[in-house]
Amino acid sequence: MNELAMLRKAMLRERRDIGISILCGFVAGIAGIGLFSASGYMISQTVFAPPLYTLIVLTSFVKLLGFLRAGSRYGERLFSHRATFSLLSTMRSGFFAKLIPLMPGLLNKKKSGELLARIVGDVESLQFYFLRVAYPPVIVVMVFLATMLFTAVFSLWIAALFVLGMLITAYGVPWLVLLGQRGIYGRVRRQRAELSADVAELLHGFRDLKVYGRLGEREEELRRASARLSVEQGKAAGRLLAGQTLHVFVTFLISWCVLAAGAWLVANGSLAGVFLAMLVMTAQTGFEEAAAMATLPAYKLDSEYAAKRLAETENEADRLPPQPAAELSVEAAVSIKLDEVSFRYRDEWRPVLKGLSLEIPAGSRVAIVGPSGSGKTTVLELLLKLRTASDGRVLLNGRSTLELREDSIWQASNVVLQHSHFFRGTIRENLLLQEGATERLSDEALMLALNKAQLGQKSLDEEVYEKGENLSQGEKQRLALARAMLRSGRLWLLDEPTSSLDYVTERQVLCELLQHAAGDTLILVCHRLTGLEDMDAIVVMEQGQIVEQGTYEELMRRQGYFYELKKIELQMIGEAG
Ligand SMILES: Nc1ncnc2c1ncn2[C@@H]1O[C@H](COP(=O)(O)OP(=O)(O)OP(=O)(O)O)[C@@H](O)[C@H]1O
Repeated sequence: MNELAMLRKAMLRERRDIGISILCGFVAGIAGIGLFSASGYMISQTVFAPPLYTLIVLTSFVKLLGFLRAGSRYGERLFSHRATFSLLSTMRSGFFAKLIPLMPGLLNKKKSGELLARIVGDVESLQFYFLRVAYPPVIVVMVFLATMLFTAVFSLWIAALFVLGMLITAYGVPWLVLLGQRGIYGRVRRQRAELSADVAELLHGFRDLKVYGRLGEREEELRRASARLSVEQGKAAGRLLAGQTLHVFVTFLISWCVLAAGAWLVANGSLAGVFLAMLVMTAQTGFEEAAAMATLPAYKLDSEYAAKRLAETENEADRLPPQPAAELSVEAAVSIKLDEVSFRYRDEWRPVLKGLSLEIPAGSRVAIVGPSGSGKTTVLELLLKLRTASDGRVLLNGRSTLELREDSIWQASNVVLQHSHFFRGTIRENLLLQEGATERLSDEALMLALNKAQLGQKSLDEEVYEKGENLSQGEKQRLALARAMLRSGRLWLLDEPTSSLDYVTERQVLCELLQHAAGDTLILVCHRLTGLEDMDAIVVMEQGQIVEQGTYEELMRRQGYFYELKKIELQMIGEAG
């Protein structure tokens, strides 16, 4: 199965540990069988009152086998688990590395909780591929061949019984388990993903659900999803148990057959009676070694299913084209040109941007305004190469973004998106998010940025909760602006960075920001029209198109769309006043 190729490749890398664990497993298996067989032989020998030294040798041999079995079993567990954990870590980091560049496309389609369940649950399931699928048959075959050769020395009939027993335990029992198992693991996995998605959604939307009185209903849904999962998990565990029970039954049946056949062979003189107990013990312990075969198909199905879903997750994401070599310079301000750009979201019929053309010279400050949903954020996403235009060209410093490495664009940009993320930690840690910032930025520099963002009252050691829960919306926006001001890019892309601030603070922050970004190219997406007199140009968008552009004075003089918007805003401020 192709999906398991990554796992097999990782297993090759762990071949040393895998080799040692197979060797230890074989020695432990043989030592176990030897231990019980020698005990059986010793008990039979005592009937004939052998010389004391024979008993001493036999007891010492049994003890030695006991030590050997314990030691090699320890070695087997140690090396096989070490290999498994290395495999798991290789798989997890390999999967993450593949997933991270595909994340924006993927999060559009998957609920984050479901994605988390896949990443944790499915990758974890793959650890069983080595421990319970790939590894046991090797040990079982090796131990079985050795045991069969050993018994063949005493009786071909008994060796034939061993072959029959092995065929039943290696094929018959697993096949029966598999019959009942089909579908159960898929359902367990699906229901676990559903439950995780519901839990994540409940946690994210806890407050809204509470306020809208829907919390109880959601909790009830969660309880039902959890109960459904428990039922399926119970069924899966029951099947595994049934398989193991069946295996034990077959083991006893074969041992009884060996006893019966051995007794008959002893009666007709083809086998010395002293070996009978030994052969029965060999059968008993030999088949115990094959117990892992009963659960193998279930784990195999599970691993294959997990690998398939992981591969699907990767395939479902938008594939990114290979990265070009050209880089956007961080040294100089950036010029921007949108040339007849159209954009449509995947699976949407309606274009969000329609033949948009816009030129922004290096070092100028431009505001993009317009009603909600007119495509302002989409323009910023195209400039950041987070999305690719369906038609037309997006040029930075005269080069198409398609020819530029995306990480060089991000490096050269100081970005504040509508919803910035804050990590649990301190204000300092959240400011020092960028690479190499800890070495480059002193506490004084951080405080200066906080002051410019009108957050001077905050201390750098102040705690920030997960997602900035203990910060107001306005504080979050100012912290995001301070974080952007600590970067050294020459292109500023700001998406409504001050929408939650009061007019006075907004004015102060924007004033500081424009001073800080003097000489850089700056694009400010905003709804409020105050303070736009300082901008070099204002672009007015509506329904994915530019309906007006010019300086503040030009647009006011023209008395067009912007003028009407401004009039409405002034009226509203007046009324509010
Ligand atoms: N991931 C998406 N998939 C499909 N459609 C989307 C997606 N994101 C945005 N849209 C649609 O694209 C259009 C433009 O969205 P965009 O966020 O660019 O508007 P905007 O002008 O920035 O709005 P606002 O001022 O409310 O932030 C909207 O109609 C929106 O519904």
